Amino acid sequence: MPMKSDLRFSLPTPAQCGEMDRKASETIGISALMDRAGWAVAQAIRARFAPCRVLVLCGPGNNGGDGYVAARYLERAGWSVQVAPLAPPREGSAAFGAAAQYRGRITDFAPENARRADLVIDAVFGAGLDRPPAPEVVAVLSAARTLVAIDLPSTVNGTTGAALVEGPDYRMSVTFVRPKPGHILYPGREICGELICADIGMPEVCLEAAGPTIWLNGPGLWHVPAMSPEDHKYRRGVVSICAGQVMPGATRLAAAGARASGAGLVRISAGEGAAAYCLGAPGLVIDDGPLKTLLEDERRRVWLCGPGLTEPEVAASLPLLLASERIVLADAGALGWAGSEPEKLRGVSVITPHIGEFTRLFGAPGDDLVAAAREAAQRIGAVVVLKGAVSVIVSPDGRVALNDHASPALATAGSGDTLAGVIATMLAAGMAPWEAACAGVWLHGEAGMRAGNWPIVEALDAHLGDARAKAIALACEI
Ligand SMILES: NC(=O)C1=CN([C@@H]2O[C@H](COP(=O)(O)OP(=O)(O)OC[C@H]3O[C@@H](n4cnc5c(N)ncnc54)[C@H](OP(=O)(O)O)[C@@H]3O)[C@@H](O)[C@H]2O)[C@@H](O)CC1
Ligand SMILES: [K+]
Repeated sequence: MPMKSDLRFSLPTPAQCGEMDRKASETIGISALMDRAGWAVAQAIRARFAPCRVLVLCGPGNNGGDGYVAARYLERAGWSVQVAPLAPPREGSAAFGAAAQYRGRITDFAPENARRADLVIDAVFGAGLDRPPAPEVVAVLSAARTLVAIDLPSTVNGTTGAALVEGPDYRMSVTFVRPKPGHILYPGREICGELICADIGMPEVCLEAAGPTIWLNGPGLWHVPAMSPEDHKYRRGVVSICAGQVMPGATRLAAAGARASGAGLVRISAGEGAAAYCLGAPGLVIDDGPLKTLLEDERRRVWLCGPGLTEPEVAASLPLLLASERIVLADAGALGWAGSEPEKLRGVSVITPHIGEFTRLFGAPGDDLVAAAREAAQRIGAVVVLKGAVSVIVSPDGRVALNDHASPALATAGSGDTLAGVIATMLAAGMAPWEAACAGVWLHGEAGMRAGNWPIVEALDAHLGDARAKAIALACEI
């Protein structure tokens, strides 16, 4: 498990936020937190908008309570404010107290009022949203010209990022303590607009008590080995790649990604197809012997199987690798070979499917990518890297990292082969599978960001070494 010091990477789910709130009510008290939350919302708005007519839509729970506080602070700053309650807060609740302290104007929860306002603050539902909001609520939100959400848009599932109904996009969302998974995962990420996360002084013990299991991927959550004067190629790690005879490009891209991210040695097991790999890249070692013989070398622990392989080629290699208990990363052709029987992949350490490959293996993931990837990881006992605009990296023990450190530049053919090579290098460097996968995805994303506009996939390689150096430096700073 990530350690307590890693809480800064945590992405608590709304259910875990409920736990955090319960713990907070025993210590600092919800009213104090609510006051800071509403104040943070008012400050974020004042920093980004000129004074204007504001309508605050307040629901019956604590999200509504934050809304009353924000209304009070904006009014105190001289803004023209009205509050439209959907329903009154429960008597005796913190939100009830916040509503009582707001002495300004109240109006109807109606589309025409939203239309008249310059800025509408959505404090209807936040972490407590557990079912689609009623059409009347959506109609009022949709009438707004400019929308700011407190915590979460009232249409977005904070756990999955799914839109519970079709609704409007927001200019900004102000959340507290830590972002929630729904702020990071699509489509929630897009609906939220600019995301501000305010520190409201939540005691760390409360966040710890929430027991988060989802993390935002980044250096410090894992540590990539640095260069050392005692390094030699075997210590840095050997990556072995199964090569096919028909599609050498994918294998070569994976090999290049592995080398560029710091593998000590990359060997391609090409069998009878060795001639196709011998040209160029003189630093690569090409083996033409039978796989069985190559597996006698115990230093060759980490194997990449799948990029550029046909199904018969996977059938001739993957079972042998598994039988010899190697650390195997399965991608591309290896996933196709398993078809809709993912159990055939039992024994591999990491798989790296995109959504299409994932669907063929495990069925369509539906709205909850994290739950689907978790189930898949448990089913085959391997780390699952579900690749996408936000990649989901799941360990069979339930740990999840969401990676938004990426660039659309990576959406090009061959990018997945490079990624597989990078993750294999992290495995060969001795990292545990989930950490290696998280690191590989981050480094790949960083290289994509550095590679400029519309890079060809080969251009990523030039940036992987600097990406690794940056990851090492950032992890040291933390
Ligand atoms: N964690 C933190 O650090 C802090 C969190 N804070 C804030 O607390 C917020 C969470 O508050 P919360 O737990 O009271 O939930 P909230 O979102 O107000 O909704 C609950 C109410 O809505 C109702 N309801 C739900 N869905 C519905 C629907 N579709 N249609 C109709 N009704 C629906 C539900 O009704 P019920 O299900 O009980 O019938 C209940 O009455 C959080 O988002 C943040 O803003 C800060 O104040 C302090 C620090
Ligand atoms: K909200």
